[in-house]
Amino acid sequence: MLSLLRASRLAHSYQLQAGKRGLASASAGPGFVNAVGNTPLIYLKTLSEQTGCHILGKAEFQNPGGSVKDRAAIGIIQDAEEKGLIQPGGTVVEGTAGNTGIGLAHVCRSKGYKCVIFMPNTQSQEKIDLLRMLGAEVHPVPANYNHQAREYAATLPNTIWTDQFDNTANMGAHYLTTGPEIWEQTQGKVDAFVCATGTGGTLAGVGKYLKEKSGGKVQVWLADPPGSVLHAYLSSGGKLVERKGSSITEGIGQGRVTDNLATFINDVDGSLTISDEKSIVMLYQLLDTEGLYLGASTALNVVAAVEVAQKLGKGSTIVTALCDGAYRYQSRLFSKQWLRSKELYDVIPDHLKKYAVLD
Ligand SMILES: Cc1ncc(COP(=O)(O)O)c(C=O)c1O
Ligand SMILES: CC(=O)OC[C@H](N)C(=O)O
Repeated sequence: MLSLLRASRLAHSYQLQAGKRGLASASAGPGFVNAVGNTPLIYLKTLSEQTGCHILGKAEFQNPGGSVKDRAAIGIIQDAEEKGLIQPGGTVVEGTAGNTGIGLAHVCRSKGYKCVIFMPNTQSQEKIDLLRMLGAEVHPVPANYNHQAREYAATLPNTIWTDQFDNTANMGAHYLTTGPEIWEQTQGKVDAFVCATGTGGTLAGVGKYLKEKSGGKVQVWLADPPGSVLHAYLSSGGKLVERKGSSITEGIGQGRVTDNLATFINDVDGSLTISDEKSIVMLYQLLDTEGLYLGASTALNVVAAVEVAQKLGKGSTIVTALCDGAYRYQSRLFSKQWLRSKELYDVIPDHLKKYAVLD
C-alpha cells in the first residue's frame, strides 16, 4: 500500500507541475484557443491507496469548453485553415454526440464562423441547450447524424464538414498536446494509459506519443462501453461484429475502426469492456471520495484505470482521461426516475444514494 506521506508528496508534485503549466498557458495568448490544454493531472487518492498504484486523471473537464474535445476542435479547424479549406465568415458543420460540437461552437464564436451541428436525438438536453446558447444551429436527428452533416455541408459555399471520426487532425491534436503534457507531468514515469473511444482521437494521439517517447514501454489499453464493438474486435484478432446493446455513457462507443483509431489500433496492448453498473457506481464514488463531479465516460475510464492497475500490479502508474463534468448530464445521472428506468438505481450502494437528489 502506498504510504500516506508518499501519496501526498506525489499529489503535491503533480499539482505543482500542473499549476506552473496552467500559469504559463494563462499568460500565453488571448482568447478561447489559447486557454485550451495544459490541464492538471489529478492524483486519485482513494483509488490509488486501494490499489497500491498511482491512478492519475487528466483533467480535461477543465478545458474552457468543458471537455476533452476542445483540443480536437481547435486542431481540426486550424488544419482546415492552413489548408485553405475555409475562409473568413465560413460555416463549420459537424456530426457529434455533443462535446465536439460544443468545442467547435466555442472556436467558431472566437473566429467568426457559423456552426451547424447534427447530433443523435438520444443525447442529453443539457448538451443541446448549451450548443444553442453558444450560437450553434442544432439538428437533433434519429439516425445517420454524421452522413447528414456531410450532405448538408456539401450544399453550402465556404463550408467545411469537420469529419471528426476520420479526419486525423483530431488525433494529431492529442499527439501534439495531451500526450506531451502527460509525459511531462509524470516525468516519464507512466506505465499505462487507458481510455474509451468515440472517434478514437484521444486514445490514438496520446497512445502514439507515449509509445514513441517511451520506446514502446508504456502500455495503451482501450476501454469499451456496452454496445461498442472494439473490445470484441481487438480480442478476436480483428473481427468486426454487429453493434448490439447500448450504454448510459455518451460520447463513446463505436461500430467500426475510424481512421483516427486506425492510425494506432495495431499498437493497442489490450482492451476491456466496462458495464454501466460499474460506471455509475464509480461516478458516485468519485463524487463521494474525491469531490469530483464527472460524466459517465469519465467514470468508465476510471473503472478501466483501476482494472489495468490491478493487472499491472502494485506500484504502477496508470493515467486516464477525465473527459467532462456531470453538469452536461445531471438531469439523467442524478435522477432517481431515470436511473430506475435504466435499472441502475438499485446498484448504487446505500451510502451513495443520497447524491441522487432529483426525482
Ligand atoms: C464525454 C466524452 N467522453 C469521451 C469522448 C471520446 O473522445 P474521442 O472522440 O477522442 O475518442 C467524447 C467525445 O467527444 C466525449 O464527449
Ligand atoms: C458517440 C461518439 O462517437 O461521439 C464522438 C465524440 N465523442 C463527440 O462527442 O462528438
